Amino acid sequence: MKTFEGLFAELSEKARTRPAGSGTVAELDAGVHFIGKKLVEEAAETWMAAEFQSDAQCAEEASQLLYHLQVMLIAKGLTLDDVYAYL
Ligand SMILES: N=c1c2ncn([C@@H]3O[C@H](COP(=O)(O)OP(=O)(O)OP(=O)(O)O)[C@@H](O)[C@H]3O)c2ncn1[C@@H]1O[C@H](COP(=O)(O)O)[C@@H](O)[C@H]1O
Repeated sequence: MKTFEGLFAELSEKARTRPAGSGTVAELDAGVHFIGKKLVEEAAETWMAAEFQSDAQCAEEASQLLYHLQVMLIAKGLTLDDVYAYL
């Protein structure tokens, strides 16, 4: 099963090697404003799923929220340690 740290390493590698067909590369190229909108969209979908949908749907939306958060961090050149420093 994929982990938070494992996904971040995978996405960082995609950003570095820029493989064709990568949605992550496309999202990084679209920029911070675009990524921010995806982040807010998935946050709202996670909230709505928590209130009105199943636990599984909530977990799925949460996974997408974490994905877009990681893409945002990579777009900004931040590492997980930069974030963990504030936990
Ligand atoms: N975990 C994810 C992931 N979660 C969400 N997403 C993206 O976020 C979108 C959210 O899906 P939704 O259908 O909810 O959103 P939507 O707004 O209806 O869809 P769109 O119209 O925006 O495409 C998906 O279409 C994906 O583009 C993800 N894209 C990639 N990953 C993982 O990231 C890794 C690298 O992916 P690539 O860069 O594409 O190779 C792989 O391990 C993938 O599994």
